[in-house]
Amino acid sequence: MEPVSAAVSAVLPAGGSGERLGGATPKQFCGLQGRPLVSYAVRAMERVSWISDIIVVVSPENIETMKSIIEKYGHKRVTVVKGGITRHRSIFNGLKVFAENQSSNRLLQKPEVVIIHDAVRPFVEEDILLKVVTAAKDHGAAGAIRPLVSTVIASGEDGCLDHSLERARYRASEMPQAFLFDIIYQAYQQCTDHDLDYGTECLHLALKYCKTNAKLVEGTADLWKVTYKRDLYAAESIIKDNLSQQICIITDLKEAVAQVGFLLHESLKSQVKVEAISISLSKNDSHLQNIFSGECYNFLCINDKEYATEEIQQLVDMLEKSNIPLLYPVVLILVHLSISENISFSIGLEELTKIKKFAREVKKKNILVYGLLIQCKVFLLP
Ligand SMILES: Nc1ccn([C@@H]2O[C@H](COP(=O)(O)OP(=O)(O)OP(=O)(O)O)[C@@H](O)[C@H]2O)c(=O)n1
Ligand SMILES: O=C(CO)[C@H](O)[C@H](O)COP(=O)(O)O
Repeated sequence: MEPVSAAVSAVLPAGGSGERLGGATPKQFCGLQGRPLVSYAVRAMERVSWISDIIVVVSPENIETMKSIIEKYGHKRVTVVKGGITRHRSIFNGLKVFAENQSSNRLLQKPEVVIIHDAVRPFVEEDILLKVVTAAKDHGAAGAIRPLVSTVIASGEDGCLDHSLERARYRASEMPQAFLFDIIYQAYQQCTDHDLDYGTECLHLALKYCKTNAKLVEGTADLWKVTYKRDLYAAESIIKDNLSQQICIITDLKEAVAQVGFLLHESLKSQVKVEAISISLSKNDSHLQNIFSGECYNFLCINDKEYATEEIQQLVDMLEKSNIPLLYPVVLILVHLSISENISFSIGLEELTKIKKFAREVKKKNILVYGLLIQCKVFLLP
């Protein structure tokens, strides 16, 4: 992926009440696998190293809730801003923190390009963000689009069909969108109250007020917006599916063991998202902490140590300290390699019994421990 050559920040409108979804909690604060929806969208932005500031715009009564979410999930580079009564007004408030001194927020460094992304679209990937940002740099504005699912029709005053649009010629406008900051900010400054109260499309504002024809970028199917209750269920199953498709292979620093981890990584990487790390579990490794907070729930821990329970205990301790919600079972597979010449397994029966007992204990915490003993000969690669 080509690096981004502009200063980029993001505004995430999250100030709505979620009327169409219903319920007392606005949808952006509904929990999916124990984590609020907005936190997934923030995390998606935060993972992208070239995005500087992330502005989350929330209604005044939810400012404290948002701040506690930031604290709980350790979000970085996030500023919380007070929203308005419509989405456009909220976005405008978000943009103002880069351009106007405000009493409640300090002025942030104005970016060249600003991304606007609904906080209720949790599955945005770096690839599409890069595409819209690059296109915005070239064209002034850009937005993700998707093919229409249904045909758009217009009804007349009598409630009968007036006309219908040729579906293949139209697209659904989704998010993320990106703009040269000056273009979208100037557009918002010129908006009428009618635009701010009834408008739904930022790309349209750039066209109407700055004569900027946005570049339209084909997006992926998972950019859709959580709008109705069924969307929450769909988002939750996508999250579960993603979790089951991720695995972290942990080996100790011994060359022979690390090499098994490397080979396993090579053979699994075409099927699942896999990360292999070689670390000493007795040290509080920051890389491993990041993997935990990225919510990886499957671990394969390979070692050849005689006291394997200690290793797995250390891993469980680190996992618990990381405070990730353990609502979804964490799977820890302990692979003990017996690579000595000795035919009998180097791990003793006593140790095995300990592992079984330990597995029974942690099962109550939703952590499933499995053990695998492998007697093998490892040939080091040259
Ligand atoms: N005054 C508002 C209204 C909406 N939004 C945000 O804009 C995004 C997209 O809007 P939408 O899906 O319409 O959210 P709601 O307005 O909450 O939903 P509804 O229209 O069903 O009430 C959401 O992240 C929402 O929180 C906002 O920041 N400020
Ligand atoms: O569709 C859009 C494209 O600009 C916006 O992303 C936005 O989600 C519309 O929100 P709403 O449904 O509240 O009007």
